[in-house]
Amino acid sequence: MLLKLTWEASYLTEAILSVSDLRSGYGRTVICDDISLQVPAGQISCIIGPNGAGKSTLLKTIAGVVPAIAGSIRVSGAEIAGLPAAQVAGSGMAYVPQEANVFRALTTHENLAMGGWQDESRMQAARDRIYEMFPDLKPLARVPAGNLSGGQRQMVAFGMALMLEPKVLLLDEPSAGLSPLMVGEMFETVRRVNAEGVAILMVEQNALQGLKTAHEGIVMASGRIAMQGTASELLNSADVSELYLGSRI
Ligand SMILES: Nc1ncnc2c1ncn2[C@@H]1O[C@H](COP(=O)(O)OP(=O)(O)OP(=O)(O)O)[C@@H](O)[C@H]1O
Repeated sequence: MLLKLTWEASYLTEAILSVSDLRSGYGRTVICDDISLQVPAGQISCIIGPNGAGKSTLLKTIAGVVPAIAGSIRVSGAEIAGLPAAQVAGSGMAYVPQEANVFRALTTHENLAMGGWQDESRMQAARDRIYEMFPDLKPLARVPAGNLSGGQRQMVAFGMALMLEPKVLLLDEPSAGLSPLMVGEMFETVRRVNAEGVAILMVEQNALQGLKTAHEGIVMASGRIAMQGTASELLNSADVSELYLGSRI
């Protein structure tokens, strides 16, 4: 009985994404180094840190867009470091970049179709599921993405990434460029996607809202992890509060 409980507990906290000793950069310039982090299944982790800390570079490296120089990236235990981005997409991980994350000339409906490469009937079933998850998208099905608001476009980008039913989603600054009202809705969308069982690793400039939405937090500075812990530990940290949350405790 004890064995079973222990097994169940370790299953519940299993890391869906596990990064160890990762180094990456551009050409000969190393930007991220010595990065080790884990995203447990079904949880939200939020990376915060100052401009230029290497947050987006780290996410791009995990997504396979920037090549890893050294280290390991595992999704559900399978090594993906060194695989091209297209193969990484088949590993159960999806990536929503900060910019150019939808085809502006295509409608919502067509964009969602671009997110999945299954056969027609599976693609339609996946698209119906996205409309169920984001009912606000349904009336926008025939509208070109270029004519949508920033928040609506972000929802289409999430939908595209979810078409292949990933276990983990990488989000680069999902609140960037949104109005304060839309920012709240976007974080609500992140929670909703997570409630469907999708683990999330997101980079956020909006450190307060990002950490409030997340279970775990990671602080990056100068290409390295400066601090990591539960989101509430970071929210209650005097250093984090002073440097990133815009207030002193
Ligand atoms: N394509 C690139 N080629 C060369 N250097 C780059 C490239 N993209 C980013 N960098 C450099 O890498 C460093 C980290 O940038 P990165 O965008 O990863 O930081 P960030 O923490 O996401 O910053 P921000 O919060 O401002 O978006 C910066 O010095 C940046 O100039």
